[in-house]
Amino acid sequence: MRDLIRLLRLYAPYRRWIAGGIALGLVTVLANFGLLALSGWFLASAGVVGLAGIAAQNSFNFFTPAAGVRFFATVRVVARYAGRLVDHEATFRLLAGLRTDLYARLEPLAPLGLAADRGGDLLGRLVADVDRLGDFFLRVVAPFSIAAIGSVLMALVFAAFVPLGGVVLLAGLVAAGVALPVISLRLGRRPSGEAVGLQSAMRADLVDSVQGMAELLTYNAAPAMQARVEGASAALAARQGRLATIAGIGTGGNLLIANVTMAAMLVIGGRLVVAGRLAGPDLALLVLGALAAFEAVAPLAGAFQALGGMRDSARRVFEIMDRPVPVRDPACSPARPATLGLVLAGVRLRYPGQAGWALDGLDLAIAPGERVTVLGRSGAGKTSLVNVLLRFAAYQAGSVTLGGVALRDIRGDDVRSLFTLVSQQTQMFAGSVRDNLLIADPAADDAALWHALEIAQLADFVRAQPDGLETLVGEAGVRISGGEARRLTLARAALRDTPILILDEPTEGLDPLTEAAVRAAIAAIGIGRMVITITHRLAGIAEDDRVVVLAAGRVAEDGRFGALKRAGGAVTRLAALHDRLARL
Ligand SMILES: Nc1ncnc2c1ncn2[C@@H]1O[C@H](COP(=O)(O)OP(=O)(O)OP(=O)(O)O)[C@@H](O)[C@H]1O
Repeated sequence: MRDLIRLLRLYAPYRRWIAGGIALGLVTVLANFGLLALSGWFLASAGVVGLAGIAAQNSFNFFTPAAGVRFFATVRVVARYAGRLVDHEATFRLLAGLRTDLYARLEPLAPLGLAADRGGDLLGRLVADVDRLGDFFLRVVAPFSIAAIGSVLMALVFAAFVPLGGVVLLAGLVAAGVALPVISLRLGRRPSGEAVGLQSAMRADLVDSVQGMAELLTYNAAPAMQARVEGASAALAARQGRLATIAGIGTGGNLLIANVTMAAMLVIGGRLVVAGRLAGPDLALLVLGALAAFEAVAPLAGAFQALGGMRDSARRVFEIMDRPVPVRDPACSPARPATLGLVLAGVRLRYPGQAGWALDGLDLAIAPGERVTVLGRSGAGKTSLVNVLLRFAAYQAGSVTLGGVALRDIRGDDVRSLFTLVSQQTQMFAGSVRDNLLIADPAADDAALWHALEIAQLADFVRAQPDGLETLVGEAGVRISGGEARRLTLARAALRDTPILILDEPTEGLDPLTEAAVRAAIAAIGIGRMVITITHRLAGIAEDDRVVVLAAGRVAEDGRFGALKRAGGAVTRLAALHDRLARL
């Protein structure tokens, strides 16, 4: 319920549209009620007058009620049309606002705050759940408001004729509009909650299986995945079938209550007509008016049922919105320092929910323009160092300064504008070579793109393609080779003129020739920048290159490669292993 109240608050900026939509919906319902009640009265009166003889026929005013019927009929059509326009406008405005708001909350969570989420599930929250919440006004708020106000007004009209009639109508409307839907809601609560869960799991499985299709086919695991999706689909269909049965019973029950109320009105009004306390045509007004009144509560069964799914969707969307961001930004950044040396002193970083420190007292200073290779075994803290530098992770102790300014005092976006990161898993976007390059610099012209491709040693390859810069790389770069994709990410890096370049395993998994090309590209891109290269391997490290070895989250060795190789530590052991492997 708290989530739904919060959802209601999101509509505050659109309250005029909402009030307009509800008012028009109410006018539609009341016009329908007026149309049927007046038509009933008019037809019955005309019948009575017809039997009463020529004098009565001459004195009966046919024109006013006939004009009234036309009036109600016209108002009903116009109000329904205008109501739809206003309702949808309010819905689209909320949808646009909610989706951009959710995306804006998602962005600061990435990458660490979303590490445990499945891509398909996030997509479901961003698309299906937000869509469902967009219907909250159309399917819940408007029907409830219109039913509540309309029912009271119509019962008052009835009470003006026959007080008991007003009470019976209101009771019938409450039974059909509230009691019946509440019962069906209770019956539908479990299948509806299960359906939302199944739908989201199935979506996540489908996204996984499309993304990992090659892997599934290689391991012949596609049939198992297919069976899993089919199982979820069958379970979902079963829940939806149950919900449809409940909805059908609800609709039938609604019709039954409407007819019982009509019959009750006939009995109550009929007795008064017999007693001479009610005019005959008024009885037709009450009976047909009662039937029309139920139009106001007809959407409530659907509204109650939609409420269950909406509550689940609201919970899932707000869960993302409420997630604490891994790193809090200051309101604004100080001026960019003139020189950008990096100093880390006693940095300790522990990821949420983890017992151990990923960085445990890290001391490291890197001068502007310096080139450093960071070595370390798996889990030593190399990626954590990058996470701290790019302000993806908040460290708990120690200090990090960039050009003498505390990293914590600089907004994440401003910090990241000083860095270019080329990682092993750099994302290729489905699109052309040009699209993938323009991410780094949307204003770059063709000459700049070709220059970047030359630096990355990829220009010849792109030139040889029939479509040149428009060559499609496919989803995640599947239409080009791993080495080409790596050089394309380097070309992207070459376009981005930042003072610091971080390379995470830049040559991992490449053949020797491609590796040599990539190394040449890196050397060209790194000119004039601070370059931090993270690797497990010694290949390509020169004797006088600076090497930093991380172990258990702190610096274990720091010096020139040649000196460390002779020092008898981790680099010596790694170099010996490297030599042995090279000799094999
Ligand atoms: N997002 C995370 N959440 C929780 N713990 C994490 C997370 N990322 C890393 N860790 C933990 O922090 C420690 C350091 O990991 P880190 O990724 O920095 O190592 P690494 O040196 O980059 O390893 P590799 O060479 O395998 O990439 C490890 O114990 C790891 O399990």
